[in-house]
Amino acid sequence: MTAVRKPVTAKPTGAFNLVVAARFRELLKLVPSLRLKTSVMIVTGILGGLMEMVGVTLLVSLVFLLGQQGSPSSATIAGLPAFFGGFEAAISKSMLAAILVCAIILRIALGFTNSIIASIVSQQISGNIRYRLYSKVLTIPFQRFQHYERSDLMNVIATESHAVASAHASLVRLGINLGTIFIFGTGMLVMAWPIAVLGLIFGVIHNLTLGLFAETYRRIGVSALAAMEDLTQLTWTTLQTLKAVKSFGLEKRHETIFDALSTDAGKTWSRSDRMGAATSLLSEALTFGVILTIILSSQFLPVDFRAALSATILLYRLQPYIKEFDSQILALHGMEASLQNVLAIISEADDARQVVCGERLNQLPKEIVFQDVSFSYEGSSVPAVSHVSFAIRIGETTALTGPSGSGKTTILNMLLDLIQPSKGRITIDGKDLSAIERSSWLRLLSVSGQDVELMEGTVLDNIRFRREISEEDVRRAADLACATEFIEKLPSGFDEWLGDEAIRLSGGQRQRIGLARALAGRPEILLLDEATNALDEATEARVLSLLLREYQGRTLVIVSHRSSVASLMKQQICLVPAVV
Ligand SMILES: Nc1ncnc2c1ncn2[C@@H]1O[C@H](COP(=O)(O)OP(=O)(O)OP(=O)(O)O)[C@@H](O)[C@H]1O
Repeated sequence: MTAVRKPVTAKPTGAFNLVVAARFRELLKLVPSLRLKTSVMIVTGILGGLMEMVGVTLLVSLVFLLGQQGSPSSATIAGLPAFFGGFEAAISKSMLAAILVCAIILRIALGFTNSIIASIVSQQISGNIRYRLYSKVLTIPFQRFQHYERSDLMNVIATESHAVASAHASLVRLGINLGTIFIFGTGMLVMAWPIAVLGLIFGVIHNLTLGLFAETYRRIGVSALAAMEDLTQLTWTTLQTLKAVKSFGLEKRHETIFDALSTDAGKTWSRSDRMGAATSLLSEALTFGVILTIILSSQFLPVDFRAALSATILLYRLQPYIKEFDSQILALHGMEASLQNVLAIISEADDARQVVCGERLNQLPKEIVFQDVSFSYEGSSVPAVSHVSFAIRIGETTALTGPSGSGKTTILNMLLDLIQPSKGRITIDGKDLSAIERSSWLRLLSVSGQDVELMEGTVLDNIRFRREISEEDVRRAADLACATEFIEKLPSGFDEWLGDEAIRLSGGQRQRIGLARALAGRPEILLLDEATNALDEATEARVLSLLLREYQGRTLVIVSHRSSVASLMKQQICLVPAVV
């Protein structure tokens, strides 16, 4: 299997802040139904910021007021910061305290509402994206699926799908931060414009300085993802090939490779942590610098002391928002590789055969005809099947023979509609297979091959394979496949747990379970691709004789290299390898 998924390269993706706009558009396309919730989150977040500003300003005034010796408790407030200047004559101490408490409570309530909606939205997005990725794997053309590494797909579905939710959360936080920065900035401007100007300069320097880290963040994101993929892939292949690893005595080598990859991954993550700490330090240092500047220059600033104090506290409280604004942009840069992977899979085109309805097959056809059919796999210069013409008569037995690589499995895959001819036509009673409703065609067929894809579950689960098949039909199919004789010897019989690879079963036993699975649905057309080649001669002969009896008057297509098997079939079609 070749990985066609392009590794995300470290090419620049645009200016530091512009990445956000691009991501925002892509994300809204992915989660269009969440616009209302997204807007509510941004609005509640900004209102929370507004309440914080109100709280800070009123607190400063209250502290000043309480500090006024001998003033009556109901004294009106003279000299609230200019921002609240309009209320000067009307607000009493107790009213001020009440408004302050309300602002604090409202801020807490808004914060709580915001986190609840954020958590619901995050779950919805992750769930939605996971589902879409999983569905996409099921609906992309089989050939496209074969081009992906299965370990990569597992990684994207299980882990990287969260990147979309994280990116959405980052974008919402960016909206909230921007709104809050604007509100705080306006408040500071009204109260003490020189401090607001200093704050603005600080914000711009902060943004530009952190912008220098953006590319590094993106590269770290790419490396972290690559490291994770390498680790998953090695683990996956080790599990898949453990027998070979052990029989070649390669355990130590695999351990060493894993250790090296794991160390690399660890280094990437520590680099990311160090970058996070460095950017945070830089941000703190810049804030400290600007506050120090205000303190040192306060006596020269044309601002009322109380207003200056409120504005400075606001600036101090503003710093986390500015810091978060910039770090969310950096986080988006770090997430870009994961996002691109998710987007690449989601944007794969669906298999045309699954979206096109076609004409329903209401009765058993009489003939399947291959007319001058050729097929080339993507990226292959030699056709797998070249100008092949033959007919399979329904109700008869047919053997497909030919040397290895002559295209027998490819032909069965075309019959199963997993792939479609590159040239020529396959017709069913004269109608193009591509114009027939896929499900009504597949209902007639069943296939069993030499490698049986067993799933984690019991023998019964594996024969049923998530279909509505009665236990009676399962047992009948097992009898036909000569599988009952060994299944009943298993400690729990049909309820025996096989595990994902059924390693306790022999190759021949696995093939018989695969055969029983194909037979359980009582298909009209049974396709066997070297499905009995792991059985001993006597068992194979018994299986074939039972199948021939069962399929008398029905359609059996057998791919086999054994002439003894092929000769049992009424018709024989011999393929020759394609020449270029
Ligand atoms: N997924 C694929 N991508 C690219 N080439 C493929 C793919 N599957 C098969 N091929 C190529 O297509 C040709 C036909 O393969 P196919 O499996 O159909 O042959 P076969 O007659 O069934 O072989 P065998 O008897 O060894 O099972 C071979 O050259 C093979 O390398």
